[in-house]
Amino acid sequence: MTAQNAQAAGPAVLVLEDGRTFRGSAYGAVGETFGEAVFSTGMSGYQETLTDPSYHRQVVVMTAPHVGNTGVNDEDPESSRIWVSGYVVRDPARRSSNWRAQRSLDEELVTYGVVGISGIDTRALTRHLRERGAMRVGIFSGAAIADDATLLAKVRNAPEMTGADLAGEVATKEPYVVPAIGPDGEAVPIGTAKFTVAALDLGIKGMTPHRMAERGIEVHVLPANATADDVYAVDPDGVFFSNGPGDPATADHQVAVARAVLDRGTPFFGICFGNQILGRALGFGTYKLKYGHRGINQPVQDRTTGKVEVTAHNHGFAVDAPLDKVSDTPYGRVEVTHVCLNDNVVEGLGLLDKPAFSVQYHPEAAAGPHDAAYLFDRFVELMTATTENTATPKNKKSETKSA
Ligand SMILES: NC(=O)CC[C@H](N)C(=O)O
Repeated sequence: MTAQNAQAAGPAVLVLEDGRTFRGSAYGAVGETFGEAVFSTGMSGYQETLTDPSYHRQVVVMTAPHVGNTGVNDEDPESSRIWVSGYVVRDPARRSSNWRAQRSLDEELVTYGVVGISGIDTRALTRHLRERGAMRVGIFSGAAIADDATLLAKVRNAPEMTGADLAGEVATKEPYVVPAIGPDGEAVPIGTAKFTVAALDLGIKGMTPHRMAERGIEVHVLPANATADDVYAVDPDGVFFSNGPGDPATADHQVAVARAVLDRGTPFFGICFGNQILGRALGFGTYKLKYGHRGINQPVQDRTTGKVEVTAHNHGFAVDAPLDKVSDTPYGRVEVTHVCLNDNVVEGLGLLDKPAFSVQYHPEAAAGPHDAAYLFDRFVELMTATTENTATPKNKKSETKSA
């Protein structure tokens, strides 16, 4: 993929694996790219979408017609780079207009070599994906444009999302620590925070450790291939599994780690991919949704309180658990705590006999909405209760250690 600027935009072609073709203008980098075509209904927050590692190997179609108005800054990214493999926008802003803007979105896509297309009927494309389901897609511009049959053959040769094991491709290779944040916004010295959490990075977004840090948690972020021994080496009060790209059916290693955590009764919290892994650890299956949930305006009901939240989603798979009854599992009773009100998809799991829960959506919500931030408080409550109920709470353990 070449990274020339597409300002003097030539033509571009988007080809779906079922043969439907859209012709528009090159946007971002010029060249060719492949991925799973998915649509996001977020009206804002495109920078956070582009840099969410869960979008690795996906070509994101924005249903909002006008994108790029606020440009790009160095404060909003959720990771160190853009992860989407392609970007589809109806009507990109010709210039950015915002006091925080440092660069234009078009330039940023060029910098990261992300091939895009603009000027196509994104509503027709979204309706097609809703009817037929998410599918493979290619975007071609510049020298990559060829006859339709050649392009279609290339798209049909690209890897599928079902069966894709991708967390290891996006996660940190080395562990790192995010210190807790004190009441005045200062970093709390490492080793002195009230709680320590081991967070398995499967494609973690920057806002997630931040949401924990601001609640007084020191977060030890570990690579996707971390073992249960690595997790317990940080002496955690709680274990967290992040969001991430790919098919949860491939995450056997992380399912085994989650089971080890459940066996020991350490408080567990999972988000998105983490929810799917908890589901699998409990014995439920996962399945591919027809076109998934992506956007920052999805209604979810917390069945434990009856409250409805407007939430941020980005998932193409879901947990297959019964909505209408408490399930008996090898780890005790489990209930579906959250459900999507659009389609009754499982959006959260809670164990009744162990300190573990998870949600399928994004309570760290960057970009917002922030309705679901209470789930980080629930994790803190779970760690507080577990620490108080244990004969050797963490502070006593360290006294023993230093004695
Ligand atoms: N954001 C996520 O963690 C997504 C999880 C999984 N890759 C899915 O598409 O369902």
